[in-house]
Amino acid sequence: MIKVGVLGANGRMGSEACGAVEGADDLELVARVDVGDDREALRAADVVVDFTHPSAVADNLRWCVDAGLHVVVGTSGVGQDLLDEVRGRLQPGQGVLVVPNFGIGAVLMMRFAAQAARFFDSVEVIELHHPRKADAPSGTATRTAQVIAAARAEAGLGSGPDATTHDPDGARGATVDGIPVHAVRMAGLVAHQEVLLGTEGETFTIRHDSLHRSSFMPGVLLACRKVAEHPGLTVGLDALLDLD
Ligand SMILES: NC(=O)C1=CN([C@@H]2O[C@H](COP(=O)(O)OP(=O)(O)OC[C@H]3O[C@@H](n4cnc5c(N)ncnc54)[C@H](OP(=O)(O)O)[C@@H]3O)[C@@H](O)[C@H]2O)C=CC1
Ligand SMILES: O=C(O)C1=N[C@H](C(=O)O)C[C@H](O)C1
Repeated sequence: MIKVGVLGANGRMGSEACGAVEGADDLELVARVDVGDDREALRAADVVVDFTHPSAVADNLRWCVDAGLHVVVGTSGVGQDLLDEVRGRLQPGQGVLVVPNFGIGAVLMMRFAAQAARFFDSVEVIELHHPRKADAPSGTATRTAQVIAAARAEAGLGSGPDATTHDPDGARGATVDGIPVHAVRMAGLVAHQEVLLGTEGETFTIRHDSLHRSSFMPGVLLACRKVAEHPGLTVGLDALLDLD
């Protein structure tokens, strides 16, 4: 049995993850920790899953790494500086998985977007989420833009054509690594994203929809099962799905 602790256990994702772990024959839920609870309970775990808040994840991650625990980070907002710091703090054999999106379709969307990026002049990302989401752009949109930008740079492509010179209210959205990213917050939504690509005479749209948080659970369970087999720092589920 792999012993699992969940940080953010009372939240939307944390509670769903606790239920999924409890329903798995090979995993045991040994700690549910939320705001105000003592993290010491997590020391009983082999693997800690974090679904807290972008403002809390760095402190949690440092604590878990220093406690020698394997960590699966689902919380968004883990930037490159924190990734570099964590890599340097890891003990031999310790694994940390930082997963922007546990949905299999979302993982494939990011890969397909990276594959397609060099064939089109323009590419923009639109992420759409429930209105209780704290951060924008989403971790998934950020990661998508990063892999698209890397693929375009490798192909020698610059930014897409855009004649905009006057945009006082930021209607063209944010940019991540030079890729335009737009965030929608709307009642009724869960988690959705479109990658729009365009070139002369054609457009190509890749869309993923998480219609329920259960969509993330196979990926969460896979990460709990496999994190110990992936020592070091790993970003994304790709390596666990044999996509790399
Ligand atoms: N990787 C993926 O596939 C997915 C990632 N996410 C990400 O997961 C994160 C959580 O999302 P969601 O579940 O919707 O958010 P919620 O607000 O529903 O849940 C977060 C929970 O964590 C608690 N919390 C906040 N800070 C701490 C802390 N320091 N220690 C312990 N618990 C804490 C919150 O308590 P309180 O409410 O009192 O602040 C709350 O109970 C977000 O960053 C989101 O983007 C979401 C879906 C999928
Ligand atoms: O807050 C959410 O809901 C989600 N957060 C993650 C993100 O920021 O990308 C993953 C998914 O989009 C749902």
